[in-house]
Amino acid sequence: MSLTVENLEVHYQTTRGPVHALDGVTFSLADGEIMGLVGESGSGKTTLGKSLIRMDGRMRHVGGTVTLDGVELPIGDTVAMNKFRFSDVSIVPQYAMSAMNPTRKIGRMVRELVESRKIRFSTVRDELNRRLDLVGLDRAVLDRYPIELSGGMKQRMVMVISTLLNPSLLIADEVTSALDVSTQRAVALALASFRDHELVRGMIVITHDVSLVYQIADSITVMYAGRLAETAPTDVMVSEPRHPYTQMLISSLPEVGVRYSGKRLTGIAGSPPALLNPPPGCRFRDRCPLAFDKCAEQPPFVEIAANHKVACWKAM
Ligand SMILES: Nc1ncnc2c1ncn2[C@@H]1O[C@H](COP(=O)(O)OP(=O)(O)OP(=O)(O)O)[C@@H](O)[C@H]1O
Repeated sequence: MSLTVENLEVHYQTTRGPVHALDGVTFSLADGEIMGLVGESGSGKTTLGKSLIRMDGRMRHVGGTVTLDGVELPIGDTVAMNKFRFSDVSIVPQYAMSAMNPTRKIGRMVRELVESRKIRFSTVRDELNRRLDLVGLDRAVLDRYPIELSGGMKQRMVMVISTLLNPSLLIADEVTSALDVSTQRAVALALASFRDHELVRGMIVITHDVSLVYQIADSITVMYAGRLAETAPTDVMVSEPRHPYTQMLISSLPEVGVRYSGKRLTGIAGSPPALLNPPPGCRFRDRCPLAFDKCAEQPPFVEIAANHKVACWKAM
């Protein structure tokens, strides 16, 4: 698998004008890589995930390309993308737990989905069973209605369904956020096991939760206000973050084993700029403790070490 996203620009059409949700996003994913995509609410993570599989009616592909396994995806054309969905690129959507049809038994729903792709259910039956075993679900779930499953069971079921046709790329959007901590861990490990068993060849895990991606991701990419702020291998990002926003994000994480009775966790003061008319220059500069004159110009996203890129004048 190889994924290359170059200069991707996606807007939302609104009555007040276009919202610049993705503004020149460039990254690549290597074969077998799990990339964690983090950033605060509204930074564009879900928009990026949706752009790679199914744009909603208000989204417009304004510029840039997405190339998966050497083929440029027709991301702006929902009908043409049909051919690629589930079989080449698949998603476990945000709120996946409520995405299942409540009036269908789960087995029937899977059968209908597979047959809608012109594939005979009998040909995937054994693989379905194997994957249920892999995520720790009893095969009897196929005979149950979604309402009869717990949140974590539903989430794992959606993961099995989304990957049944062996997509090269899987996008997992906030798959653990509605779950309790121990279920979160089980779901995160199930995700990683799909990659380890080569059922998918690359994964983008979208989350607010940096500690989750720290557990399972090979690399972390940080978004800020529609742009990429930094990308690096996970251990580098955690030990040597270079963008001031990433530094603040990492330092606000609780350390495992440390008691916080005497120490207060801090957030990052202020909020990102509106994306309706984003200001020129670095979008973090109003909140940045290191901001200086040069930040009125947009910093390029440049490689400062192997596989480590950052968009900050102070980091170059
Ligand atoms: N349907 C829409 N119409 C107009 N603007 C939208 C729409 N959906 C999202 N946006 C805007 O696009 C930007 C990116 O939103 P997006 O949902 O991708 O962010 P996110 O990082 O995934 O946030 P969250 O973590 O809260 O899901 C935000 O400024 C948001 O307000």
